[in-house]
Amino acid sequence: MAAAQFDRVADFLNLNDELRERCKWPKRLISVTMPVKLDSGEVKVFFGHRVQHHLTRGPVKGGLRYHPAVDLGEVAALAMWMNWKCALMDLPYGGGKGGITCDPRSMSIGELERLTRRFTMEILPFIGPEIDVMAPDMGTNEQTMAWITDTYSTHAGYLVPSIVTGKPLGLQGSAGRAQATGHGVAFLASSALHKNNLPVEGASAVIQGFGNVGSHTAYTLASYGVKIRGISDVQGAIWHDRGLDVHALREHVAKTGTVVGFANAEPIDPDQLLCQPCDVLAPCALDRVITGDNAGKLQCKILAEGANGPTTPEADAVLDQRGDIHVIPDILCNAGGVTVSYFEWVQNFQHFQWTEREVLSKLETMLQRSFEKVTSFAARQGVSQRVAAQSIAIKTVADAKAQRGMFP
Ligand SMILES: NC(=O)C1=CN([C@@H]2O[C@H](COP(=O)(O)OP(=O)(O)OC[C@H]3O[C@@H](n4cnc5c(N)ncnc54)[C@H](OP(=O)(O)O)[C@@H]3O)[C@@H](O)[C@H]2O)C=CC1
Ligand SMILES: O=C(O)CCC(=O)C(=O)O
Repeated sequence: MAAAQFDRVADFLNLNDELRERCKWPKRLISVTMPVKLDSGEVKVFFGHRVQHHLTRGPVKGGLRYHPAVDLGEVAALAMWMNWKCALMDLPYGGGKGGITCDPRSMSIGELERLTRRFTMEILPFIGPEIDVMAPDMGTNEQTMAWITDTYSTHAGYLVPSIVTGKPLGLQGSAGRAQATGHGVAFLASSALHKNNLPVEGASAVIQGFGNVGSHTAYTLASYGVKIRGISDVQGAIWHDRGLDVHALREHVAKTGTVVGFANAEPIDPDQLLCQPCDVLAPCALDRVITGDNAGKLQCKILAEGANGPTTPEADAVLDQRGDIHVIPDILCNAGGVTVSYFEWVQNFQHFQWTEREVLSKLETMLQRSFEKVTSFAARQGVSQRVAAQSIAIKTVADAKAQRGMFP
């Protein structure tokens, strides 16, 4: 998907062959195997990857994912999207992504800690605050980042907080990072509602996923007066026509580990959930969930892509043809996370802590600026929001590569 999207935009931008090749291929692909002792005493070998798409505009930045379906191809695609996301937001970074093929839900905390520390040791020569800075993604969290910080710092001999972002506050994490991605998804959904002359208060939303991104999208939208009608997780989906009480749902999930069984809601088929009438549909879990099969059935006005790669190229063709849904493409919609990661990295170098208010207000200014850039490019050039966002990003990277020149 990422390569097909790149080719389409490279054609649109008329990129010459040399820049095409330089922009398309990742700079480094690092794959490691890690023997880890399980609680049972058995030693299991895990596979992990870190793909550094490029370092042209600064250090590699991007999350680390733990999921059973992780493979090198997926990580490489996510790294390419990360590099466009950083360029679109004008962050001084290249792009990268990491992943370990594992099922974090079935592993103990001790097993996850040993796996994370071993992965950090294996890739130690390739990371650093000015080289490659990881952050949480699907299946990882601030605890994972704390273990990476500790492993790296133990090796350095002093605390190096700028080695990762998305750390706990006590280890110089940033206020606002935990909610940043979902906050940004909700903020941009409200910008898109405004842009399309639709009211925010009283609007309705459906969200796929209730992890970091989905839950904070729900809380922030609810704080704007949006009714969250439907939410799903890996175990199922729930619905309430007049809107779910998302704060009561948070407590239910804390107790049971799933949205399923929430008292004030009806169960609904998770696939059907995506096609229910709503103003905002926010896929905030998996990739490739809006497909050629269901894109024609969507009944939303705004598609806010909280997840990376939720919409397939076949679905894009259907949505372009329909023209009645404002798509906020992933590299813009979920860029709140990496933007506050950038703020965290800057604070770590300054040895200074900003307040949550400062962080979220700077975040909203930067997101709104990129939103306006993308919507006006799309209107001016008569292209989709996705092509507009990717064109701005790929041109930024291509220009930087051209400016740096060619090493003889
Ligand atoms: N964390 C971040 O800052 C950023 C994340 N993203 C992207 O957002 C997406 C979600 O990441 P994040 O929230 O961090 O991940 P989490 O691991 O915190 O949450 C993932 C959520 O997806 C749910 N899920 C998994 N499979 C399904 C399914 N088949 N149907 C419905 N829900 C499902 C999980 O359910 P359950 O709880 O039951 O396991 C969980 O609620 C990913 O694409 C990620 O790359 C993008 C930018 C930044
Ligand atoms: O915060 C970061 O550095 C990266 C977040 C991420 O992985 C993403 O935006 O997909």
